[in-house]
Amino acid sequence: MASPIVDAKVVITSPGRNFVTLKITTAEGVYGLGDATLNGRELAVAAYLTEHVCPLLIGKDAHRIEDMWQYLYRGAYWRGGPVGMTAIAAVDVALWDIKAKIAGLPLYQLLGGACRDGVTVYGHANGATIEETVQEAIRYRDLGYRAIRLQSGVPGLKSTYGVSRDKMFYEPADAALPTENEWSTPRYLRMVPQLFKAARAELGWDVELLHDVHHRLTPIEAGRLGKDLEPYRPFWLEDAVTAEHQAGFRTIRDHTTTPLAVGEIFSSIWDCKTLIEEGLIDFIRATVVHAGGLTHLRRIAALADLYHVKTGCHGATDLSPVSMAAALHFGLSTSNFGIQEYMRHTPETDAVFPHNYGFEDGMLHPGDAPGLGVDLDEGLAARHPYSRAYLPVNRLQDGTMFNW
Ligand SMILES: O=C(O)[C@@H](O)[C@@H](O)[C@H](O)[C@H](O)CO
Ligand SMILES: [Mg+2]
Repeated sequence: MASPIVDAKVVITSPGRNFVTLKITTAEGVYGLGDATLNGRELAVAAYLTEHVCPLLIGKDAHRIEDMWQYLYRGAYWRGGPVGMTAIAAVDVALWDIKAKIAGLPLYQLLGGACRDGVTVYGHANGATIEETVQEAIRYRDLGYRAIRLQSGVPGLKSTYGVSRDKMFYEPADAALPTENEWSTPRYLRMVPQLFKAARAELGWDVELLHDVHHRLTPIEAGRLGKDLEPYRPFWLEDAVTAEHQAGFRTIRDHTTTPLAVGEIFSSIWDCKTLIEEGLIDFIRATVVHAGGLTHLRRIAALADLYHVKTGCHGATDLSPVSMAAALHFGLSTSNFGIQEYMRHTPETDAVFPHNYGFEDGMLHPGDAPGLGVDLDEGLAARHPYSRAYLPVNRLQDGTMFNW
């Protein structure tokens, strides 16, 4: 039954944006893929894998997924963190891909089978103004999305998070050196309630509306915004504050019933244990690629389930189609699934990562091919050389360094 690993390699490709992919191959020639992309710090994970992980995989049994996870997590000594946990995630997902391929089953069948017919997703409507954003939201509704994230420009600011030139494909890592954004919390706090009021007036109540604060408020400011948005019933307010101070969410909870989502930058269950156990959040956004893979993400979902917290996994374009496929198998088979983010990849990216999932009636489904249902065209990948790109940085209008 053993399937010894005979090869493990890192493929770095940049079809419009950088992706790092781990490919593990067994003695019988079965291979699995794992996404290892950490936006803006891609080569750190590539080196961690190439220099410190891949040599350990050769000869190991690909079926021993849990043992491999523990070996790489405990064996590192310097456990946790975004680079190490992204590397472990890539190994984990690749091994699940292999196991499902050998079993001849779509991965979700190995994770307990389907809990639902499809994975409900949310799309991203953005615009330079409230009016433009609302028109984009109408377009997304007409495309069939049942949930739409609203991100608008802020009057008086030359730039902000989530507003892109390209309406369909948002990629924030947009330059060889960090783009400088500017920020004003007072201007922002005045804009968001107007955005939601306008969106509800045009879209009504049959579509879920979400918003990403992107780590920029204090707890009391988040309480203020949550309260101001209550009349418009947001599906969630995401990353309202930076989440190192988990107890800070108690203040937000004291002031608003607006649902809270957090966790796309979390690396492990330890980053969200207090938030979940104290009921300080409603959705956990930890992802397959950055939180230790499917093996660890299932533990986070199981803990969350005990405390009425649902999943709401991150799904931006810097998570490759390999991650999206894994997230869909996870979302299909997880009882306390909430919603899945879905930022479409460009046709250039989709060509490098051919996959089975497709959008229909507001949902995605991973398909029923054995394994993840995604592949890597290495020939095409080689035609897109890596090019360093940074996420933006953000400063207050007086020049003070702030959170992007
Ligand atoms: O919720 C989201 O999709 C955002 O927070 C992301 O676009 C995030 O900015 C990027 O993934 C960072 O690489
Ligand atoms: Mg976000």
